[in-house]
Amino acid sequence: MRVKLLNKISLHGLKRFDAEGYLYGEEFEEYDAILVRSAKLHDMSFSKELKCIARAGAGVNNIPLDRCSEEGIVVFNTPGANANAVKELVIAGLLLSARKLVQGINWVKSLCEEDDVAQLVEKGKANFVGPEIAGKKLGVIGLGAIGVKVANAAAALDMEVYGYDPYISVQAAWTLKARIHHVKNVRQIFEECDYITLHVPCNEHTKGMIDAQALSSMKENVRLFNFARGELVDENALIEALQAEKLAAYVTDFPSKHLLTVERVIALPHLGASTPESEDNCALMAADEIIEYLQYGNIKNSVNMPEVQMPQEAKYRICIINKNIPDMISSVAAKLSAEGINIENMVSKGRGDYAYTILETNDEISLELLERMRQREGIVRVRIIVQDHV
Ligand SMILES: NC(=O)c1ccc[n+]([C@@H]2O[C@H](COP(=O)([O-])OP(=O)(O)OC[C@H]3O[C@@H](n4cnc5c(N)ncnc54)[C@H](O)[C@@H]3O)[C@@H](O)[C@H]2O)c1
Ligand SMILES: O=C(O)[C@H](O)COP(=O)(O)O
Repeated sequence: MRVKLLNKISLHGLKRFDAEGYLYGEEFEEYDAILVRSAKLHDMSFSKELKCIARAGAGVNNIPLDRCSEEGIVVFNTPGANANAVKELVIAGLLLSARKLVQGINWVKSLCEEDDVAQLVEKGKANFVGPEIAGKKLGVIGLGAIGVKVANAAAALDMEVYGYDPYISVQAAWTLKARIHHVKNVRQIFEECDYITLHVPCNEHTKGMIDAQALSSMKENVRLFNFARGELVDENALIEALQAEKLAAYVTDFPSKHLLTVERVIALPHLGASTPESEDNCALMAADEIIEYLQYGNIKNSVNMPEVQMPQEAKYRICIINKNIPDMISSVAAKLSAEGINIENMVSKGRGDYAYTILETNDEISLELLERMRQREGIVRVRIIVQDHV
């Protein structure tokens, strides 16, 4: 199996690919899997053999999900694997922007030609007074892996935290500290919070969610944090709000040319997940997802296909991606039984427009039969996995 790497991936994860079964590298023309971080895949034409893409990270807006589903390519991400790294950077961002640390540091550096630095510092420090974050209201939009950690950490720093997430998972809700206020309408965050931080995925529903209207409904002197994706914020409206001094700061991990010259912008070079710990976590999880799918057909942490896992207990495993419509499984089963093939185990699940089925048998399956299955309308992909040791 060949795994094409599209970004620098931690060696910890790459070591999971045993040399007998796998090759990995950047150069392959033909490959079975892609391992990627933020490289954009929308314009890339894929190898015919491509079976899965693992995003070593959270955001999958760099991957053409619809095209992947249509072509039967399973896309994975690594939920929560970099959440702590982002949380720590957001906390740093809160302090950076509140206490005017960037301006203060730059000013002190500008004194390098002066002899009486200690005296100048005491005289000049009044220009860099900034508020404490304790007691201030923080609004967290999106309470997933990162949002929950940010909310809990800010509460531990004595901020009054408001969280908004209409789709919050049970797991996230359990993890959230009891003192976090649950907000039902995001407007409450816009209208009441002094600090607002975004932790939602970038998709057709969230793009531009911070627009002119949202910005105008915010309090004066709000500090806005965007460690999720640049496109969540309407840049023109943002720049207007900054120039009108409506916002005290915009701290972002996603700089753009236009933002760099705007005052009160603190821009970082997409450092959220750039810690050795999170790079290792993401690479390990992504490599394991690829191996589990290529070797056993099991799907864990996919963003476009259902979760389907079953221990292999028969020699042949047929893995089928099909449209989530009637008569798919029955027609496959009929084709197998017509050839006298007995199904030992089976699991099937649907998710949206697609479904995934694993069938196991100990009876030999001809290539011709597999080809006939592939021809059936609604069947997107059929793969057979043979385990001699079962
Ligand atoms: N700066 C970085 O390096 C970095 C690192 C990791 C993730 N990210 C970005 O942060 C995003 C969130 O990451 P995560 O790991 O917390 O993902 P996650 O999937 O665990 O959490 C996302 C949360 O957003 C919620 N949500 C979706 N639409 C919403 C809406 N309209 N309003 C409110 N909540 C909504 C979901 O219910 C979910 O709970 C990623 O999609 C990615 O774009 C950036
Ligand atoms: O969505 C993510 O996980 C982050 O944006 C991290 O991106 P990176 O892996 O390119 O640092």
